Amino acid sequence: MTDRKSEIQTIFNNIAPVYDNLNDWLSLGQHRVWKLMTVKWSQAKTGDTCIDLCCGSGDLSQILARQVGNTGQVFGVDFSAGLLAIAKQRTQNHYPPLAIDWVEADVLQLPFPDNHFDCATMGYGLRNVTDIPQCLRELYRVFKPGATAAILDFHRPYNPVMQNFQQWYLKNVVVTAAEHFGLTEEYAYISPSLDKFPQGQQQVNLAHQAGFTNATHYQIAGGIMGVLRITK
Ligand SMILES: C/C(=C\Cc1cc(O)c2ccccc2c1O)CCC[C@H](C)CCC[C@H](C)CCCC(C)C
Ligand SMILES: C[S@@+](CC[C@H](N)C(=O)[O-])C[C@H]1O[C@@H](n2cnc3c(N)ncnc32)[C@H](O)[C@@H]1O
Repeated sequence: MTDRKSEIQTIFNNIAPVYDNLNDWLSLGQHRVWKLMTVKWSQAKTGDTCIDLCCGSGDLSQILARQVGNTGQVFGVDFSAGLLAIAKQRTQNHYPPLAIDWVEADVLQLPFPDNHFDCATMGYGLRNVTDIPQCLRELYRVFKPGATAAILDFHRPYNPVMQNFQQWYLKNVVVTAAEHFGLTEEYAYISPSLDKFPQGQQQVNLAHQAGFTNATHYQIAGGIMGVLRITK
C-alpha cells in the first residue's frame, strides 16, 4: 500500500464517527439534495446493477437502492472500514430490505468483472483517490456499453464572489467546526485537495481519455459543487 493511500484511509477512518452529522450541519442539509440529483443523473432504473464508488457511510448507495428496487442490486465500495461499518449498521434493519452489498476494496482495483454494471454514482470520492485517470479507467472497464455514471464533488466556482465565499466557508466554518472534534487536519485537507482537483472541462477531458464517449460537467449550488456525467 502506498503511503498516500494509507494517509487518505486514516483521514476517513478518523472522521467516521462525526461524518454524517457534520455533512448535514455544514451543508445545511443541502448535500442530501445534491445526492438526489446525482442519482437522477446516473439514470439508474428498476432492475439495474449499480456501483456506488467511495460509498463512505452509504447515503448515495441507499438512494440508488431505492431507485433500482428489489429486482436490482447496488454494490457500495469503499476502503474505509470505519465508514463501511456505519453504512452496514444503518441498513441492516431497513424495512423494506435494501439490495445493497457493502464491499471493502480499493476503487483503483475493483473486484468485479468487465462489462458488469448498468450505472454508477460517486460522491466526494474522485477528488480523494490517488490516481484519477486509473479510477476512470477502472470504472470504464466494469461498465456495460451504454452505462452512465454521475460523479458529485466540490468544484471551484468561476464567479469570484462565490469563490471567496467557498474559501471563507471552508476555512472559517468547516475547519472551525472540525476543531471541536479534534479533526482540524482532516477537514483542513478539503481545500488543498480541491486546489489540485481538475476543474469541469479538465474532468471531461480525463473521461474522454479513459474511453467514455459522452462526458458533461454540470456546476450546481452556485458552482461550489459539480456533477460529472459520463457514458461508456
Ligand atoms: C458534503 C460535505 C462534505 C463532504 C466531504 C468531502 C470530503 O472530501 C472530505 C474530506 C475530508 C474530510 C471531510 C470531507 C467531507 O465531509 C459538506 C459540504 C459543505 C460545503 C462547504 C458546502 C456549504 C454549502 C452552503 C452552506 C450552502 C450553500 C448553498 C448555495 C450557495 C446555493
Ligand atoms: C468524502 S468521503 C465520501 C463518502 C460518500 N460517498 C458521501 O458522498 O458522503 C470519500 C470516501 O472516499 C473513500 N476513498 C478514497 N479513496 C478510495 C479508494 N482508492 N478506494 C476506496 N475508497 C476510497 C474514503 O474512504 C471515503 O469514504
